[in-house]
Formats: sequence, structure tokens, C-alpha cells
Amino acid sequence: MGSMISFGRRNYKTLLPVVVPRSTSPPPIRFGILGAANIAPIALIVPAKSHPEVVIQAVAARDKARAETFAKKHGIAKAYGGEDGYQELLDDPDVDAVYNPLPNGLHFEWTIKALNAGKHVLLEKPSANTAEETRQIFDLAEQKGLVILEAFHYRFHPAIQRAKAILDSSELGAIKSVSTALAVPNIAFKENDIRFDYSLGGGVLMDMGCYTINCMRYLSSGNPTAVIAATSTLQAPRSPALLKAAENVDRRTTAAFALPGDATGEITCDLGMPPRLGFIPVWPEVGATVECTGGKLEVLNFVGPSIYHSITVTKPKPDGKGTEKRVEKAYTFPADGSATGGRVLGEDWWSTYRFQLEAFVDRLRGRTPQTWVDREDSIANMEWIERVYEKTGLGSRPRSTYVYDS
Ligand SMILES: NC(=O)C1=CN([C@@H]2O[C@H](COP(=O)(O)OP(=O)(O)OC[C@H]3O[C@@H](n4cnc5c(N)ncnc54)[C@H](OP(=O)(O)O)[C@@H]3O)[C@@H](O)[C@H]2O)C=CC1
Ligand SMILES: O=C1OC[C@@H](O)[C@H](O)[C@H]1O
Repeated sequence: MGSMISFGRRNYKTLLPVVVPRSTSPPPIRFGILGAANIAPIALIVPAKSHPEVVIQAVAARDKARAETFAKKHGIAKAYGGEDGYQELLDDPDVDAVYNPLPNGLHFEWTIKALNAGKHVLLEKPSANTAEETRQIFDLAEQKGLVILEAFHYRFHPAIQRAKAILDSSELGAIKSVSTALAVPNIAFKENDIRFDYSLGGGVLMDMGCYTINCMRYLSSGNPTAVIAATSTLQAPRSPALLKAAENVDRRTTAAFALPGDATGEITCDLGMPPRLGFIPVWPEVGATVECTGGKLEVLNFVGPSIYHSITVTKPKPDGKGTEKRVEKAYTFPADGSATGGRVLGEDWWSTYRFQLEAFVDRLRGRTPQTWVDREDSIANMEWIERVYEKTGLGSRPRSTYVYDS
């Protein structure tokens, strides 16, 4: 009963946070959003309400009326729209940082344009269509002295960091295998979703697979040494009009990896699991399992842990007779400040996105963020996405045709 109440309280506060007063000195960082994307409220607009140093200043949409409606709904001062709307937002001197939640295939072009306009960028995952594009994005950001972050929000939450700390301690011994999964039922996305359009960088490996690869790499503290096998099931839209867009688009992909130290890795991602027996709805699957020489660690809901999660450790009993289980939750960082450089950081209702925003702002302000997803991490993640696509035979998503003067 108690945990039901805290579940309700936590999630209520996440969705409807108390709006805190904005800082005056220094003035808040003013964000502009490229596209009236579905994810923008959850990933930035709501988290910003409880951050005193952030203001959502502008939104741009291809359709001006859509931008205006979105701006009105979310209390955003400026709305840009039409053919030049995105660029006008980038050229706005009242915008300091840009959130880029465009379709994957447009991440490269609009992040390069944002950096060239002198804006810091919070960039949605996956960072681009290819590792080479990701490298160019980070090169330009470094050259310009701007902050760029691939929005792997779950990495900023205490839950995944606690799981990693258990693995890094001597408690469970060496890692033997890591498997990660992210799969949703076929009612989650419509057939015409950007995720099913190859020309926009679609495919489950890009969308959900980027998390499963990232989490596998994070928990195993390194990069795979090889893709052993990979298989995809293609998206098969019922509407003939969508067949062309869905060409080369994987709906489900599984892959097996060799990991350092003779360990193995496995990922599963699915954007449209069919109902069992054709009519029984299936539950989403969001988990990570790590088998170690001295036990097992399981993380339930590593992607959205602020909603609910569990970290389960199973290991042999000290007397060797059977196993014992321990279940942990980590909605906050340890009170002793051991994970946060001595400072008190966050609330139990902070979402992954709120923790991420804190880190992004810290970096912009010259403070040390609690954690970070750095250049090499983002590049390697794209590299392994491409290697899996190579193994499935589907090939990387199309390289951007955008050419800029570097
Ligand atoms: N961090 C997270 O938890 C999540 C991240 N994401 C990532 O965010 C990005 C957007 O996802 P999501 O919000 O679900 O997608 P949406 O389809 O809701 O948003 C994409 C936006 O892109 C704009 N756009 C520009 N050009 C095109 C085009 N040719 N076709 C379609 N849209 C276009 C649209 O903006 P306009 O308003 O101008 O029409 C639209 O609002 C993806 O990269 C995805 O991987 C998504 C969900 C969760
Ligand atoms: O968090 C997420 O879950 C659903 C996905 O389709 C989305 O793109 C991803 O970021």
C-alpha cells in the first residue's frame, strides 16, 4: 500500500511539478525547440518547470499555426514557422541553447546548423544516422566551444548508476553476460510514425536499439569486440502507401555480441510486438540482466526508472545452500553524497529528463555535472548500431545530404 502511494505521489509530482521562480543572476538559459515534437513536453518542457535556470523561449514548427498552438499550450514566448522557421529560431539572439527532437535523419543537419548559429545543443538519441556524422557534430561543437549532449537521459538517473555501482563493486564477481531489451506492443506506434520511415533514419535499432546497445556498453564498461550474429524482422505496414517508406526498416532486431573478458552480450528491440495468439495483449519489455561469476543483477525498467524500477541481486547464500535475493530501488542518490561529489542532488520525483537537464545546465554554467555522456560514448554507440545493421544486411541509415562549410 505504501509503495502504491509513493508511486502515485512521485509520478504526480513528475508530471505536475511545482514551478520554481527563475533565477535573475545569472539570467536563465533560454531554450529553443526545433519541431513541435511529441517528446518535447516530457523531455524538456515539464522538467524545465522545476529548474530555476531554464526558460523555454521559442519553438519552431514547419507549420506556423502548429508552432503557435504548441507555444500557447506550453507558455512559450515565441513561435516560428513556415519554410524558414527552424533557421529563424536558430538565428534568434534570445535563444542560447537548442533542443533537437527532429526525426533521426535530420539530427545531423539541424545540429550542425544550430552549432554554426552559436547555440549549445541537447540532441535527441540516436545522435545521427552514422558514426561519421556524430564525429563531425562533436568536432564542430569542440571547435566552437559549445556544449553538445546526446540525450541518453536514463544514464543521469540514480537507478542505472546504482546498478552499475553494484557491478563495479566486488560483490558479484566478473561479468559473464549482459542482455538488454526494449520492446513494445504493436499498439504503441502508428504505421506512419517517423520510426518506420527509412528516409528519416527509421528502424527499431536506431530508435530503441540505441538504448539497448548503450546500456549493454555502459553496464559492461566498454565496447563489444564483435557482432556475432544479428537478425531483423522488417516492418510490414498494412497500408500499401507506406511500403516504400518502410523499405529497409527493421521492426524487431536481435543481436549477439562478444564483450571484453570473454563475456557475451545480447540485445532485443521491438517496436511492434504482435498480440499473443493474435489477441492477447503483450506487456512492454524494458530490462537488463547481467550474469556474473558470483550472481546475477537484473534491472527492471532501466529507461524510465523514475516511474518505477527495481534492481534485483541474486547470489548464492553464504552457506552455499540455495540462493538469496535482494531488491533495491534508487530514486535518489545516496544521502552521503558519495555519487554526487558531496552535493545533494535531485528529488525522488525527478524524471530521467530532469536529472539530464540538471547536468546539461551545469555544463553550460561551467559547473561539474554529476555524470555525462561524452563524445567517445556517442560515437561508439553509433558505430555499434552501424555494425549491427551491417550484420543484419540492412545497412546503415542514409547519410545526410546536408553539406556545410567546415
Ligand atoms: N529521449 C526520449 O525519451 C525520446 C526520444 N525520442 C527521439 O526524439 C525524436 C522525435 O521523436 P518523437 O517526438 O516521437 O517524434 P515526432 O514525430 O512527434 O516529432 C518529430 C518532429 O520532427 C519534425 N519534422 C521535421 N521534418 C519532418 C519530417 N520530414 N517528417 C516528420 N517530422 C518532421 C516535426 O516537427 P514540426 O512540428 O515542425 O512539424 C515533428 O514535430 C526522435 O529522434 C526520437 O528518437 C522520441 C521519444 C522519446
Ligand atoms: O524512450 C523511448 O521510448 C520509446 C521510443 O520509441 C522512443 O524513441 C524512446 O526514446
